[in-house]
Amino acid sequence: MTVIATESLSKRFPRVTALDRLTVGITPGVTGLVGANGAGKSTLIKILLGLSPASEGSASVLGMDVSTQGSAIRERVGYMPEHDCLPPDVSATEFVVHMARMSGLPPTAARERTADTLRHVGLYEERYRPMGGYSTGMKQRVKLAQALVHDPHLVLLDEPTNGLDPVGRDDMLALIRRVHTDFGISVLVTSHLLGELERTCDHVVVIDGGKLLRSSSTADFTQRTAALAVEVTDTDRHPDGTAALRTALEGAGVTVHADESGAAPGAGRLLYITVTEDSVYDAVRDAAAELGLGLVRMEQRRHQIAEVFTQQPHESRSPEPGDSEHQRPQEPAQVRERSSADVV
Ligand SMILES: Nc1ncnc2c1ncn2[C@@H]1O[C@H](COP(=O)(O)OP(=O)(O)OP(=O)(O)O)[C@@H](O)[C@H]1O
Repeated sequence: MTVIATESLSKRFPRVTALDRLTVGITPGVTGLVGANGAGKSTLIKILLGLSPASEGSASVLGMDVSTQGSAIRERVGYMPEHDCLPPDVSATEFVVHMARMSGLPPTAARERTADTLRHVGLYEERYRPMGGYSTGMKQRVKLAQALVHDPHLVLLDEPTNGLDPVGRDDMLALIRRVHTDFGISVLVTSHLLGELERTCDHVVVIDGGKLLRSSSTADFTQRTAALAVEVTDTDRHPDGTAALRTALEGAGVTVHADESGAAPGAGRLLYITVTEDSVYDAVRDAAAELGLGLVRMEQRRHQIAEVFTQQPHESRSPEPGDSEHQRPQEPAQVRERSSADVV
């Protein structure tokens, strides 16, 4: 069963191809849609809501055709836009009640659902204050509340963590996860931060320059590798414990690589050991014990979603005359740079 399906979907603006023959199927659960700024995420969401026509191809949401059933889709789908869209002089309660009424709820149900939804997003105490005085995190919560108030089957969240500090981001991601676990609502959430989606989503779709780069379950993205990461302490006898362990293991016939990328915190102290058989774990433990080194870390390494950008060749769209800086799709490397601190 798919909640969203697109078939060779394209959207061309006069100077930019925002979506380029995108074919993807999204199943129930929490799905992340990741891509650099300009990759085509917001354009896809607008087409899925029936707000913007595709140039070519087709798409359906909850089994309904986006080109002919836009209003029926919007009855069953919640949408949290990326941009700031909250009137500063009204309270969260007034705004969310209004949005609930616009979605067709009768007055009493709209007020009750508003109170429940604002409580769910953690805004109950402040619900009568004008939103102009809200923090960015509070505003994002109101935007989430209005997307949920009419009890949709699916919500489309466009960059919900934008502008939030790390704690605010974690809170918002936990809230998004609960939208699915507590209410069974499917979620499509966009982000340019790969690490966020790795933690929150069951499935991740990566697009770049309007094209599909990869669509996989998060578990497939982050599957275990054959490498074991090991970190040891230094001692008076072995001032460079890492080097001593490496020499001992290589002497025992174990293949060892140091992490010279500098990408991970403390990377210089990590040894990556190829696990060919279970006895390698014993060899590491015994070598550290014989040298008198403390074993700080011994963990099976997992792939990180960011690696998708380093593994796959990138087909870049050539900039066209007249492209502004905003219109030009950015290289996936920029996703990697932004996300590396977040992912590791
Ligand atoms: N109405 C429009 N007219 C012309 N070009 C547009 C229009 N809307 C989007 N674009 C262009 O289409 C491309 C995709 O934009 P889109 O907003 O979908 O990207 P995005 O992945 O959501 O990035 P961001 O997070 O920065 O919004 C960009 O090059 C953008 O400049």
